[in-house]
Amino acid sequence: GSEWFPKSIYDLDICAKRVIMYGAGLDADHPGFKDTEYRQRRMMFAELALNYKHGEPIPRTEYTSSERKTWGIIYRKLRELHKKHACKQFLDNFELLERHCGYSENNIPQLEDICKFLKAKTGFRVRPVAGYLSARDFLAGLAYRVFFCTQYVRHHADPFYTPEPDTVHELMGHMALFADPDFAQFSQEIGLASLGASEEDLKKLATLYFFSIEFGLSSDDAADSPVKENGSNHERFKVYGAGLLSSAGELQHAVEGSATIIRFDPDRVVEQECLITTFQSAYFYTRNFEEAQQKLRMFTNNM
Ligand SMILES: Cc1ccccc1-c1ccccc1CNc1cnc(-c2ccc(C[C@H](N)C(=O)O)cc2)cn1
Ligand SMILES: [Fe+3]
Repeated sequence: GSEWFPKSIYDLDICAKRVIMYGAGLDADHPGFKDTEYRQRRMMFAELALNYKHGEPIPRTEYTSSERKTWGIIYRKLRELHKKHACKQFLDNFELLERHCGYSENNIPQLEDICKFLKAKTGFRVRPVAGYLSARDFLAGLAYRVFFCTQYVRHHADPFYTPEPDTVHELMGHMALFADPDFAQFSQEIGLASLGASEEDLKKLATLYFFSIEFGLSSDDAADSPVKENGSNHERFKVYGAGLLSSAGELQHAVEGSATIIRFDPDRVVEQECLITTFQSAYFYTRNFEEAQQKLRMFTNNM
């Protein structure tokens, strides 16, 4: 249709202001709902994000001892699981983040430092966002190799799964792979295909994004161990999806349980419903990023 889309990277300032769910999870059943201190903290982060303009350094934030405690608990648990289940590109780049961007269990890294690191590696940038954007605005960022990142920390009530993205999800789940050239290319091509797309095509692209960048698995780099009959999935697949890599609960469900795992074929993926506040009912695996890239191009050429 005649949908507007950003014509330059500066236009992303417009997208970033169109937040559709401030406290996506801050409705009545959210643990942070009654915690006024937490709600004030969220408002402070929202303010920072809404005032940010492209080209400025990202304001550094001093996290509270409670936020750092939550981070440390999650960091220790996730790093254990990453070593067993994360794909090789993730592990290699995560080590670089620990070395160059201050990643450790005692420190919540700053978006500005990560932004400099990613720009040098793949030209990707991050910028703060106050909460959910529409799929259209969010994917438009990827077209310019820009990733919108939340800066607030999840409520300490449930560290191992939160229904809304938070900075633990962005930092522990997403950042490392944006340093990988093949993953960066795949991500940008989803974004480029979304510019000016019809609502119908946009929904398909958002679902492809969801079951790859958020919840994707890969098989090529899983040790070629013997495939056990209806054994758990963990020998056959590695994880690259950020929504799994940031949630100890869902990561174990996907690869240590008996979750349903289907081949990443775009025509099948776009039929799958995206579950926003619970574990997914199925996950998709690609052999590697090149294969996902090829299948995506075939799909978008015929959209
Ligand atoms: C439904 C929706 C609303 C607003 C913008 C886009 C969408 C939309 C449209 C089509 C497909 C998928 C979506 C939603 N996309 C997403 C993307 N990511 C998440 C999401 C990712 C990570 C986490 C945190 C994780 N569970 C953890 O505990 O670390 C929590 C939520 C949830 N939804
Ligand atoms: Fe995410």
